[in-house]
Amino acid sequence: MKFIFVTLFPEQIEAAADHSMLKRAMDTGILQMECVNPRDFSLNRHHSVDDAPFGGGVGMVLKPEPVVEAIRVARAKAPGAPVIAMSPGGCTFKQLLAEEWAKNEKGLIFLCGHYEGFDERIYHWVDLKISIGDFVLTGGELPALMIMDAVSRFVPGVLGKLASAEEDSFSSGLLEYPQYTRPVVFEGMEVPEVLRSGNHKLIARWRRKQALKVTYLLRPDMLPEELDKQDKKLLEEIKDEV
Ligand SMILES: c1cc(-c2cnc[nH]2)ccn1
Repeated sequence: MKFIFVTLFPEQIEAAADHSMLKRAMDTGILQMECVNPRDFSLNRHHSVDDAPFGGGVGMVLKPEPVVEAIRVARAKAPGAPVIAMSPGGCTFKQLLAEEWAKNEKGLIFLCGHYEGFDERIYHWVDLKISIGDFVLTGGELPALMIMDAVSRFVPGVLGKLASAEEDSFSSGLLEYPQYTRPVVFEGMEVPEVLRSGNHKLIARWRRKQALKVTYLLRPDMLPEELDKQDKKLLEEIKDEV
């Protein structure tokens, strides 16, 4: 899967992708990543890409010419890939989008802004605005990298054989059940007996109940509208226990 970043700070993007599973996936060719820098398409000898806002106000605005030219170059590198602008005013990114976008064989183009944002006319070349939350950052690179990370986990071969993004909490629609590993006792805290019982049916029931419990307590909005018979029973038990 190909990711193209339109960014004024390619070094930030390259450094972030130079670690762990993303690096291995890049080295094996499962993932490809490329940066296009609008500064390379600036129209003046100062290589400026921003200018003062019409109508006055603080800060600078990204000029349309160098950004749109960079988008055109990015589109040529990934024909048919959607152009996704990172913006606090965009649609909120969710796990379902990560799973969906991982199927996109044409790749993804991330538009990363800075300063006070983009000249509005740039959005004529943008397919979607995406936010990772209700806050403003110094730029769009970190959100784009987070989205690349979340999407990459669904690309076959990235996670390796022992893990599956489909098993993730948000993919199951609930928050994650608690995880434990050795030692059995740590600082007086013992791993739940059921997890050492070898009874896979009981373990699965315990994990589902824990996922329902943590979701019920922390993110009740994520609970399914319709619960099956087992989940209804588990939720009743949880309500009696809390
Ligand atoms: C996506 C982008 C941004 C952002 C882009 N530039 C400043 N903040 C914030 C949240 N989600």
